Amino acid sequence: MSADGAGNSPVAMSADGAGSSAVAMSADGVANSPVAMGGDAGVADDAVVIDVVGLRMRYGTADVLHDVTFRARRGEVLALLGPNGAGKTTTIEILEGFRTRSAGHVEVLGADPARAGEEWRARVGVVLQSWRDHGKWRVRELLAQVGAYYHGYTTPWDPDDLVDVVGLSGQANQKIHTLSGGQRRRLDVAVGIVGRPEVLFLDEPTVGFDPVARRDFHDLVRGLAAEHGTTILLTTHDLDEAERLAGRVLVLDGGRIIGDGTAEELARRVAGQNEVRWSLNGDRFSRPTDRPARLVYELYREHGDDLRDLEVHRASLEDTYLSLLRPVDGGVR
Ligand SMILES: Nc1ncnc2c1ncn2[C@@H]1O[C@H](COP(=O)(O)OP(=O)(O)OP(=O)(O)O)[C@@H](O)[C@H]1O
Repeated sequence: MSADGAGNSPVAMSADGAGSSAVAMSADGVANSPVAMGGDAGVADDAVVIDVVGLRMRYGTADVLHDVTFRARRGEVLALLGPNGAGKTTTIEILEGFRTRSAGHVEVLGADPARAGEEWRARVGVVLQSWRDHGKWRVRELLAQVGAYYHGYTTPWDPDDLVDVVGLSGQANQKIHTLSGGQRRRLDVAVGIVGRPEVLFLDEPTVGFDPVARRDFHDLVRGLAAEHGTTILLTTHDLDEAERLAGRVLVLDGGRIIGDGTAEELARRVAGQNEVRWSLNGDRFSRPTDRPARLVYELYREHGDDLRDLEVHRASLEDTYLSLLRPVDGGVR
């Protein structure tokens, strides 16, 4: 969407995400915020907030989404993974109501995003991949202005609390064009959550973040989900981030969902069993097992302190992801 959306409707936008920043983002402000999130009202604890069934998208003659089906409940954090061109942004834009689908059923907060009105939009937060406008505005000013559009719909964040939450209090009076890439990305996140959305869509939110900012952002996302019941759907190419943040992972490839579950469920299904590795009298051994604790116990009983370099290896999300995407029989999936 155009950045003008900031001025015209209670919808968030985003920045370029390049560069880095050394300013830490304080997540505490989210959990400690004196004002309740909009999400606390009205939506039952286990309610289905995102419901997608048989979603299809065609650009011209190219089908880019085929029968995409998934659900997200209140307070869930879902990571949408997949290679370049898999259809992640297309999916998220359809859920945001910015793109019209070709077919299928899509409901977000009980409404069809393609037809939903301003009241619905005020309950949905969006952080897109790039936004470069409003450079002459100051950070606090922009947040106050965008927040003002939510009055009458939700209770927006106080701009001073919000700059604190996203670690921009030192830049609150700085013009936006003078921010570093990472700081602009924090501002994107601030704009995305200023209306205390019940659902938050984040398209590659931490590109350009330094490690401290990334960790603080993860705390912020966890706080939003756990303390305020915000449902969060994020796309990322950072598998470590997905593993840390997401209760559930969806893997999209060529417009099809090829994996849906917790990182652990997918690892068990795709990458197989855990593996125990050890060395004994200078020789290395490894054995796959479903019950690593039992195997370790038996090895120790048998070999005692001769057992060396003992490791239990569980497939990482990266192992799982790469197995899922591996071409079948050397051909195309
Ligand atoms: N407006 C458009 N018109 C035509 N084709 C498009 C359009 N937008 C996206 N596509 C195509 O749809 C497919 C899915 O694109 P999409 O941007 O959803 O992928 P993605 O998974 O978000 O990729 P990335 O990880 O690179 O951001 C790609 O093949 C892309 O070229």
